[in-house]
Amino acid sequence: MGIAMTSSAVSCRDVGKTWAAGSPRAHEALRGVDLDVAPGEFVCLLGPSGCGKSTLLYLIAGLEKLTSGAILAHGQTVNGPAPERSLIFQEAALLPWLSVWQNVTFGLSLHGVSTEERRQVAREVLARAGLSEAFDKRPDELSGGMRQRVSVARAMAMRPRVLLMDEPFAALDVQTRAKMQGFLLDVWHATGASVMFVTHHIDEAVALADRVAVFTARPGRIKAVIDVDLPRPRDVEAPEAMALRRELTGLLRDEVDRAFAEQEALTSAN
Ligand SMILES: Nc1ncnc2c1ncn2[C@@H]1O[C@H](COP(=O)(O)OP(=O)(O)OP(=O)(O)O)[C@@H](O)[C@H]1O
Repeated sequence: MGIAMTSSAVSCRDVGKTWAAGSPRAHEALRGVDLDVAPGEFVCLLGPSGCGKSTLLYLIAGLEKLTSGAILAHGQTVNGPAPERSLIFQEAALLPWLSVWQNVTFGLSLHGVSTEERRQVAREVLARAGLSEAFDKRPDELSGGMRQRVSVARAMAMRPRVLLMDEPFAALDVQTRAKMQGFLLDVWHATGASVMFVTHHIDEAVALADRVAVFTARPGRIKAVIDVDLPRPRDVEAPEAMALRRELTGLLRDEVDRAFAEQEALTSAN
């Protein structure tokens, strides 16, 4: 006893989640998930559709309650949302009547931060996002990629220690997605935040992650956690990266087949 241990940024211990637990509509999404994310680590979550990846992010964000187990963030039990844990969705979900800088600092305004200070924070994070020109624009004047950069900038304005990203680039075209990945890696290097990033794209996981957690079909459990021991910046076409892509594809294939079979069975039963 008495030996100080460095806390994980996020620690999931035997986490289970059943939606509508105790009702006839009970639906088990996650079972016995154990996963630790170190401070400053980038972890991608990969798994078949419906295996509970988004559910896990909501639980870590504190937006939903667990059914069993525990989640700790920097050693503290998660029991609600906190600015240090920011969730970024696939759709940028900006407020259309506010300007870009007001969107970026909306969370700070809820915490009573002065207008002048908010404008200063917005200037900094928008510069990092390459969006200084958009400071006074409205969201509908921006492209999809720019809007998504604004939503990452909005998350950064809260100075989170953990960024929870739910397929944030899925709606973007291939070129914009590659640019956004570069932007995210810059932000990650500059801030030292931990990132948990849900993706369906094996290439994206290989391009970004320190480790990839592969989930089973629902109820989601961790099937394997794979180290991505490749130098950065990464070449996803390099032989080592190709080998890793093959390994991840193999791990995922069985689970995707299982998820489809279950979906088929449900459809034919109804
Ligand atoms: N609010 C909710 N109420 C009830 N069931 C839900 C709710 N949200 C998700 N589910 C169910 O929980 C399971 C896991 O969903 P979740 O969205 O976490 O999966 P996912 O792995 O993120 O899927 P995808 O890759 O398709 O986005 C699914 O069967 C889904 O239908």
